Amino acid sequence: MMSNIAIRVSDVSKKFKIFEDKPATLKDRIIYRSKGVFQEKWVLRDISFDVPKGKMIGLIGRNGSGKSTLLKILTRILQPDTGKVEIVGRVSSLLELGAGFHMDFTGRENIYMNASIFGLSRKEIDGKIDEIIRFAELGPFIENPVRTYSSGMYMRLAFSIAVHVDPDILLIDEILAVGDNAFQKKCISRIESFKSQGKTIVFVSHDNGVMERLCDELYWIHESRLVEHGEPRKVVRNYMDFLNESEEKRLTAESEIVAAPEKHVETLEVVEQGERWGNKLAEITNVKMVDDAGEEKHFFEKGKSATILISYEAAKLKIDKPVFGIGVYKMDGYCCYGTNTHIDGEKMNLDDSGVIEVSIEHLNLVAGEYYLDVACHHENGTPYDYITRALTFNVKSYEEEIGVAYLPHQWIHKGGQNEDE
Ligand SMILES: Nc1ncnc2c1ncn2[C@@H]1O[C@H](COP(=O)(O)OP(=O)(O)OP(=O)(O)O)[C@@H](O)[C@H]1O
Repeated sequence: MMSNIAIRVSDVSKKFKIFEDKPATLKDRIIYRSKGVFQEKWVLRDISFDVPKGKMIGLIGRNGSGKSTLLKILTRILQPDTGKVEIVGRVSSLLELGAGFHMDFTGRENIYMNASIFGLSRKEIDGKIDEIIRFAELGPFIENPVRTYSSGMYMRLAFSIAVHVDPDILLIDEILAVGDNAFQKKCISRIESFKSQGKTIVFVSHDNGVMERLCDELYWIHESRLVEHGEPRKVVRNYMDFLNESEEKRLTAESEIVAAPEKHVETLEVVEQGERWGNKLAEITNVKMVDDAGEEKHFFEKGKSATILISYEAAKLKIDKPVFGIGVYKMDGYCCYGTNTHIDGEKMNLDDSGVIEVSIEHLNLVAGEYYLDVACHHENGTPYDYITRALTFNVKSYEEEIGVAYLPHQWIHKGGQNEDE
């Protein structure tokens, strides 16, 4: 292996045996006893790559794509079925939460045990233990058995040990899923300082923003194979586009409008049917969202245009003062925006059937999943037809803003002004 390479993965494949359900009856047990009923599932196929010394690479991919299995192969917890892994340097890893801890030992005892596995002598650990405890922010709890720790405390101790054993190579799996924000920031800044010391890092995280910012190169694993690698921004974009496309297909399949209440019954009684209610004098027959090309979509880019199309049928002679409304909600039910034709000063005259268009020039919502309520009702509020969660849509954005709405803005720095002038 060339001297500038820290990790070489050559044609690695790994399969697991998936055992079918245990027999439920004695008869099943006798029949299945000697058969060992299982299927083989390939979790990694033909994976090859080199990690140069001093580089940080990231593994991205959907749940179950094989990232953790690859990290376990790098740490030698698992052996590949084919191919090989070569590593130059001392490896420290942070994989499953607390793997390697002894539950009945105190935090302090676990530090000695764990750090010695990484090859540190007792004297070396004596010299580092105060700093390990300080970094883990465990205070007096360090004298308690780790089985009493919260997952955050556990994680802090594991991370602190992993970064204090002076490894050449650090393998980290999804540390950002546990622990509070402050500790996550501390972990990230520690990883950054590791990087600047020329250490080699392999990192797995579902936080694409962090991956993009920290890693020199990203590897995207999909269904056990390496499908793309390269410059982080490019790989993250392609991965996100892929996820959005898959989600678009899922949402399209789910977007059948809820069954309409029975049509034009001669009554003004409001009938409630699950997520839909109204007196049926006007009926919403279809709801969809289209992009600026008129194509039906469930994914929209932040700030781009979107149009909501509400098709209706109405017993127009019986309809009085109709109002159409929309409400956009976050998936947790938080209302982001709602309006109707009455609020907007639009007077509606319905036909027997027609389509109402709500044209939104800039869909200024931050990235996330939203649902849409649509309604047709009398100006006094009596519902003709109200459908909650008529459809679900996503807003995608390559930026990492938080909150609900995008407020168009710019930053201006007016520095260098002398108060004496
Ligand atoms: N010991 C095992 N026995 C059988 N199947 C396993 C075993 N370990 C993992 N798997 C399966 O292998 C596949 C890959 O799992 P892996 O944990 O590597 O994925 P991942 O990309 O890390 O997912 P996540 O992002 O959810 O952590 C999954 O389908 C998982 O169920």
